Amino acid sequence: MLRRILAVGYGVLAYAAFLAAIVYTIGFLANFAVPKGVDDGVTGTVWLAVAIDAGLLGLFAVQHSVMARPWFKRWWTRFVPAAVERSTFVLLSSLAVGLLLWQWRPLTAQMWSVEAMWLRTLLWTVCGLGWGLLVLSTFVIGHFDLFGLRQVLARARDTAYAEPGFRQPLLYRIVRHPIMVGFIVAFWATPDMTAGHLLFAAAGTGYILIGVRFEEHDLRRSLGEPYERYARQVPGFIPRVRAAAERAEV
Ligand SMILES: C[S@@+](CC[C@H](N)C(=O)[O-])C[C@H]1O[C@@H](n2cnc3c(N)ncnc32)[C@H](O)[C@@H]1O
Repeated sequence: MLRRILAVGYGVLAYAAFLAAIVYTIGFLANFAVPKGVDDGVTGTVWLAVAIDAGLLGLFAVQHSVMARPWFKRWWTRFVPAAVERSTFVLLSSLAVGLLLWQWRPLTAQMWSVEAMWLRTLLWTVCGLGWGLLVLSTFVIGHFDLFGLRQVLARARDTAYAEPGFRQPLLYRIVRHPIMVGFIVAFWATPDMTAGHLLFAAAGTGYILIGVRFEEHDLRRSLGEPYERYARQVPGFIPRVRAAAERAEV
């Protein structure tokens, strides 16, 4: 009984860490309503800042990619109970993001700055839509599975946890990676782009483009032909306008 309560508490803690990390990241990139935005923090030489920021981004990328691989999951569930495996991944990913946000060094050279109010408003709106698409897509695909809560609740109820499995709900009939599209849009849509924000956006986009190749490699291995067919029919990131409209009607 105690183990079950601890598992649920741990799952909720990991989920809270994720919520804190994502909400802070939104404020961080917008330089809004957070104590330290992407353009704040200790200043020093440019190259030291680039090296530290690249190291922080790289640390997150390695942690997130390695821990998401099936072979790693098989190995470490020999030590970590399967019910809290996902929560542990979520917690460690959130801590890696937290470290990045905390230790991030600003690079304040201005890359672009939009003055026209209508364009500023448009860019902030697009940015908000990117974050919105990301959150919506997690619910479409299985928010509480993605962040480990259903796994710990199944453990608490002493029932077997069944993964939701591969699905093609609405957004996933338009592009294969709507969550990642949301991230990319939110990273780039800003009226004021500094060198530091640009580094974050470029590295984040590069990481996503590489990360989805690993994800799709695993999906191809586990699903085979159905995933091949899906990948032929549905584009990865950029919707085909007519095909998207037709599929949305299916
Ligand atoms: C963070 S989600 C990102 C999903 C997708 N790449 C996106 O950008 O929306 C990663 C997890 O989603 C799973 N996944 C990806 N496409 C899926 C689909 N169509 N149905 C169910 N799970 C999917 C992957 O196996 C992986 O465990």
